[in-house]
Amino acid sequence: MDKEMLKLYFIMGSNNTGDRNPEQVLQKALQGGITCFQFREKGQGALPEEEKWKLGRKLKAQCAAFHVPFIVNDDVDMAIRLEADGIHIGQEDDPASKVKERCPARMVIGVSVRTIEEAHQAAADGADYLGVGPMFATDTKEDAKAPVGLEGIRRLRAEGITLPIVGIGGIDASNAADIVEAGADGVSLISAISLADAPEKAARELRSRLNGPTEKQ
Ligand SMILES: Cc1ncsc1CCOP(=O)(O)O
Ligand SMILES: C=C1C=NC(C(F)(F)F)=NC1=N
Ligand SMILES: [Mg+2]
Repeated sequence: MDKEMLKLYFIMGSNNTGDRNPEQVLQKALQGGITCFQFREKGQGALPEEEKWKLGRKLKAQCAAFHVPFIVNDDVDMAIRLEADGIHIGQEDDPASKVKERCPARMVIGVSVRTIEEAHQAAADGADYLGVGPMFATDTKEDAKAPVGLEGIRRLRAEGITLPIVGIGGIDASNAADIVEAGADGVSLISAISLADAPEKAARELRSRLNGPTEKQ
């Protein structure tokens, strides 16, 4: 897996956009330079199955037009049947080893982790990348646990975790660079783009913060 794809990893479901059309928000985010997208239709106000599939197909086609990987959250069947580029699973889902057996080899498998033990287990199970968080306070995920902060990433690297990592939770332009500085390969976020007045501009700003002062803009 090319860890460059994790640089600016946008996550969204239809219930993360306020009253805006999720397809329009994704289009702007793609134009603004997101490097990966995860369809996460979950929680309060999530679409019923039929609408979820319809929206998933549309969002996948939008990502394909930009050659941006399309990842599905939780739903392994949907990921396989939509021919997604990957699946993202959490601690309450089947282990990555079991999911890997069901998925075509070309699909990446991401795992949410919060502790060192979870990170080592996910690596042993064959995860391709880790979503570490929540980094900071967030009200986007209803059952988010206490934030682990930048220290959460530093500790994983100190423990010898070498898998690609994205930080997630409460990330925006003000703290995105700190996440990479702490040892992550990129940032993953929902509301900093999905609720932005101008999602394209928000994505572009985040990209410029993540390119670091040394790289040319
Ligand atoms: C899905 C998820 N997992 C940990 S925090 C979170 C929500 C991130 O949303 P936001 O970027 O709006 O804080
Ligand atoms: C709960 C989650 C934690 N991390 C990630 C990702 F950023 F993709 F790694 N996605 C999720 N849905
Ligand atoms: Mg899950």
